[in-house]
Amino acid sequence: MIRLDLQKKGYGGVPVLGPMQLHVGRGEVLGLSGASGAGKTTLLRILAGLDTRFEGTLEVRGRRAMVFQNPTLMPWRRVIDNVTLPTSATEAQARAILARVGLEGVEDHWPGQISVGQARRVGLARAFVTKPDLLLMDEPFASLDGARVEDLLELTAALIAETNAAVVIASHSAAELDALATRFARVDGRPARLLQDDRVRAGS
Ligand SMILES: Nc1ncnc2c1ncn2[C@@H]1O[C@H](COP(=O)(O)OP(=O)(O)OP(=O)(O)O)[C@@H](O)[C@H]1O
Repeated sequence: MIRLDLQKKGYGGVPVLGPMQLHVGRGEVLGLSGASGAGKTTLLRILAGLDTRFEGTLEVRGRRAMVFQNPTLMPWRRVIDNVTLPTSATEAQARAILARVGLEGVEDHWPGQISVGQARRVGLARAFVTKPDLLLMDEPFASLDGARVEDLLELTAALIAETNAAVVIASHSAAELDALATRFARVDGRPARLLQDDRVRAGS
């Protein structure tokens, strides 16, 4: 569960996010849309606890994990260590989640030896290995081609269903948000507000 009551967030005195409230409970997936530069990453970093320089209050129950726009793997560590080291997961847990995301056999590769799509899968493995209660995902499928996005969407939906976490996912793609989110909001304006979006999940 996460609850944010944000009054103000800016950089160097320039306001970026205005007053906004947000609550996400277990099993809910909030899909965040918004123009480039609207403030989605800024909001996710606040929710993840990576940026505490804002006016307002943040209440979090449970363990948080974040999937970044760029998986930022440590190039001097093998794939398996990129999962265990930042998360303190055991090697067995890391091997199990890497197999789950389709990376059996590449555990001992170096990040420079794997594809962009595989690096994205490592990013997912690193986030899901700790079975987070709260998951923040920032454009997790950016710079992948259509078929790879389809595969990863399916995998991500399955992983989310298994954890029953509270999830916030930002994406420019309405199709990605439709595939994953149970409710929608838009980051809009300057300073940005959070507008509830009444779209219902495709097929519901
Ligand atoms: N560290 C920073 N210092 C100064 N300004 C910043 C910083 N990070 C972001 N900004 C500014 O804050 C605004 C919101 O940026 P943010 O990255 O949150 O937007 P976004 O919605 O995630 O964009 P995109 O969809 O392109 O990733 C932008 O105007 C950006 O230039």
